Amino acid sequence: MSYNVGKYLAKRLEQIGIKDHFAVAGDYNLVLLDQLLDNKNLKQIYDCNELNCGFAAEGYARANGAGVCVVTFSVGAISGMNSALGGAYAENLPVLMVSGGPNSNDYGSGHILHHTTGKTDYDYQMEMAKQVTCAAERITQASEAPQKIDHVLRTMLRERKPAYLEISCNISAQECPAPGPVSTLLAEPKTDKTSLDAAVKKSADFLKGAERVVILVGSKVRPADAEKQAVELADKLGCAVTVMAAAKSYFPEQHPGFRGVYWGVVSSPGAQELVDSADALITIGPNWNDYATVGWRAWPRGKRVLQVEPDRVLVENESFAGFPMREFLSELSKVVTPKPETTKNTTAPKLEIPAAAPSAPLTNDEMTRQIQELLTPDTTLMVETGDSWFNAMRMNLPNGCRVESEMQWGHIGWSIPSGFGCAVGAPKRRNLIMCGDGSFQLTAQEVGQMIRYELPVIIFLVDNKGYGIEIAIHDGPYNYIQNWNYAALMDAFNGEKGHGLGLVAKTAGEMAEAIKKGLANKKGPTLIQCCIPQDDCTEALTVWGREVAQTNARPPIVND
Ligand SMILES: C/C(NCc1cnc(C)nc1N)=C(/S)[C@H](O)COP(=O)(O)OP(=O)(O)O
Repeated sequence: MSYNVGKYLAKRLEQIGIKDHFAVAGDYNLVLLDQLLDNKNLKQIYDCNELNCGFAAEGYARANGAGVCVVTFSVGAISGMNSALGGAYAENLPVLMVSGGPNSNDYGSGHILHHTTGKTDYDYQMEMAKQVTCAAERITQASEAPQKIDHVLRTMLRERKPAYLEISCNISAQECPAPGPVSTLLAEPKTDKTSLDAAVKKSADFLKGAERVVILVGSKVRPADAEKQAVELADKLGCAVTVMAAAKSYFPEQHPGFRGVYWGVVSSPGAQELVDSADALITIGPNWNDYATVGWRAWPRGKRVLQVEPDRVLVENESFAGFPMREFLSELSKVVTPKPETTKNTTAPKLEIPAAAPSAPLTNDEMTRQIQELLTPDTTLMVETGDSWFNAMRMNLPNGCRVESEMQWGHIGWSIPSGFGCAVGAPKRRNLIMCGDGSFQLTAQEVGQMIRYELPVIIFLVDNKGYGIEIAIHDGPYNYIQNWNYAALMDAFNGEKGHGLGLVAKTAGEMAEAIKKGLANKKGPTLIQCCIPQDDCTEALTVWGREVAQTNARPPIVND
């Protein structure tokens, strides 16, 4: 078969397991979209805008390993950079953004092009993309396409970071060489056995002398593809295991050693004491940012910490590199001896919220309790930035249930388009979204795409009439919003024949009724507008908000 640039890209995407890609049309990418459509193993899914398109690709990457979005030059790509590149970079997700670009003859021509800033130099987009990707290439010659496409895909998959491709609008249908074996994109770097053995020995000796061993799992265990090996180590040590908030569900919560979320003053009951009293704390893929450390107050460091990163190990002031995390954890599991001290007399946290009477006004607790009842091993729960974070942290998850959050980038509105992408990537799972009313207003229109593609996502729209987190951190008129009739939106989004369902829940009984209807609605999304009082938030949010506000208010250090 003969290949052109667009068909080469399509073949490579198919080979790395992409079945669906997301797009917003624009005259710089139409011919490219045609080439991608020609590949019958790739489905082209459309979004309402490029911000959502990028988030959909990011969500698809969460469900499927990698994601792709195709946008038009400048007006599309710059909007999509926020989600497909910045957000994916922060969250360690392999997302490829492909932007149609100016005709190859225009470079250096002095021509002013539409959709650009009006300057005759069009490099600004590539310069921006380079700041938030692990690889970025422009294709203006068909002959260079195979090398550049392979380079961005190989780097994206290896680094678990986003990549960027810009393809001139007159090049996508130009003939180019055929792709060779996909193994060239998937080959892993060779392990340095000497360094691996030294790291394992040093770590095993460090643990041998310890009494109170605790494991703390962080979000980078996912991009390191080492979740299974973390369980292996926990099984062998028999010690307590806690997770950081952004790693909720990255360790099975029904595991006998699981002891909840470590998040400083807002940890699960008992988790902070376990972590703080450990004489050997094994941190696996931590991300110690300001929110995770509650304003730098909860950041375990020092000689009692064995820090395991995706690409290195730090133990007793010695640093080892040259091997993947999963090999290190697996080899360490083979040589350590059981350390069960920290699981004695401690138990996993349990969400104890008594069921409200059906006629009782809906509360945050009752809403959380009813959502928790819905969780199954094949559930994915998208948790939007907001009090939804804290509600999810207190839920007990069945093994296999996945919580998806965006705690590093924290772009409100992420959960709707990312939840759409996740549902496209894993349609057989039960896809649920918990999203506040403030966040929802940024990306609401993507619910229309869930209707278009008949995805039975259930959206819990937390209608508390404002920006709950911001109110807890620092209140002011800027934290209040125009209160939409969210359930009624579904009628608008349905057009003539959509199956979207919009329901309002003001009492516990109405919420239970709405969930039943949502579960029965297999041909489209169900939005349940959960009406709760404005000041009804978790205690954790209030405490955490106060600490974060204090941290933000630190006075400038005055240098005399
Ligand atoms: C405004 C903002 N953050 C600032 C912000 C502003 N703009 C973007 C894109 N991302 C952000 N995180 C945040 S967390 C709101 O409390 C979200 O409100 P809502 O969705 O209603 O949830 P809660 O009521 O549970 O907080």
